[in-house]
Amino acid sequence: MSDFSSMLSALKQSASQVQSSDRKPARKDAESAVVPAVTSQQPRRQGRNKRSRDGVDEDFDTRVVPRFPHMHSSRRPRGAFELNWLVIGAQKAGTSWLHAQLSQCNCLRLPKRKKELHFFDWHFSKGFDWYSEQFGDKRENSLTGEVTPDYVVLSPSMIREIHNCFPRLKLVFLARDLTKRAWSAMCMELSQKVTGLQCGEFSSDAIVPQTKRQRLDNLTVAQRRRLQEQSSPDSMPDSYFMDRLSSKTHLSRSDYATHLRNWYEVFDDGNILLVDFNEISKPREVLAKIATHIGVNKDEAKRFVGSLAGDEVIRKVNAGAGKSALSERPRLESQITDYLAPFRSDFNKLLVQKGYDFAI
Ligand SMILES: Nc1ncnc2c1ncn2[C@@H]1O[C@H](COP(=O)(O)OS(=O)(=O)O)[C@@H](OP(=O)(O)O)[C@H]1O
Repeated sequence: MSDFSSMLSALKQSASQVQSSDRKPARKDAESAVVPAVTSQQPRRQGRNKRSRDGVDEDFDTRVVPRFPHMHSSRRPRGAFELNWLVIGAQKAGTSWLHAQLSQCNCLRLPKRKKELHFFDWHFSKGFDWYSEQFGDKRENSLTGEVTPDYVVLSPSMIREIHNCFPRLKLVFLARDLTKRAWSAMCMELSQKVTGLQCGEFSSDAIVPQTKRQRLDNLTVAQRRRLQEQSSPDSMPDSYFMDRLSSKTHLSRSDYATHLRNWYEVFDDGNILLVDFNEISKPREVLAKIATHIGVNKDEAKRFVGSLAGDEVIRKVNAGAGKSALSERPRLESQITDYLAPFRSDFNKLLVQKGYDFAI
């Protein structure tokens, strides 16, 4: 076998392992305890619990349960470290765009090196000193925060822990149409799977084995092109996507309301801002709203949005490369939409209850 064929067969094997592990029976954990009842036609929760090197889980799913519960109280921030705001989701809802814009606000202090720190799900054992070091220098009165869209699915106990440490924390959640969000997420997952990375590995250098990175770096142009063809959503049948949609990874991230209720349990309503993804089309207005919510004073917020370059602020960030439009597959689109309907109606109920005038 050529290097390329052996690599492809290893990748296919790893993809099938990911899929089959999704079908394990539901686990009774903190997360599943808060799931609303659903009918047999509706999404069901499933669990899996795969661990890799250094105790870091290899997929998103198990990260919703804190791995070091006994360390929580001893890991509270010491000294002056204060976290002021977090963007907690949703995954594939314009969070990279929001990060890019907020990074240009002089009053805000964001991570020095990358967008998502994943402290409260992956790196909590490293402690608050580590977390604090990830941010840039503190300017006077700057407000510290970061954008990790997976935080919304944190377990209730971790959310309580965050509240204990930072009771005045301001939270932002971008809510995107569930069907478009899921399609975007499944296409991203497909391309990662075919390139040999497990879900989530792409975003953390720390947990991607060096050998795997080197192997990807060393691919020839032709090999790279063939891998890209393999990861095209067009090469996958509708059943592939419906199967993936029923995995815990995608169900969990589609169930906005259940997870947000966990945050509302401990944080005041006024600390949580839910934002309609469609508002990104009026970028300056939505950015001024978000900036003032997280504590930037009105004049500064005005200065900040006024300083953003016209072309840059409307440019899509992290757009799904090579992803075909779901509207070209109307049957699949309506299947996904029907499947996610209970989550949509539950979230729309939450929006009404919290006084919002938009729906998804
Ligand atoms: N300005 C603007 N207007 C409209 N849409 C935008 C914009 N910026 C980003 N996007 C879309 O947001 C999707 C990526 O979301 P995230 O950055 O949150 O993804 S991630 O969770 O960080 O991977 C991704 O969606 P898809 O293209 O459907 O995949 C981006 O295209």
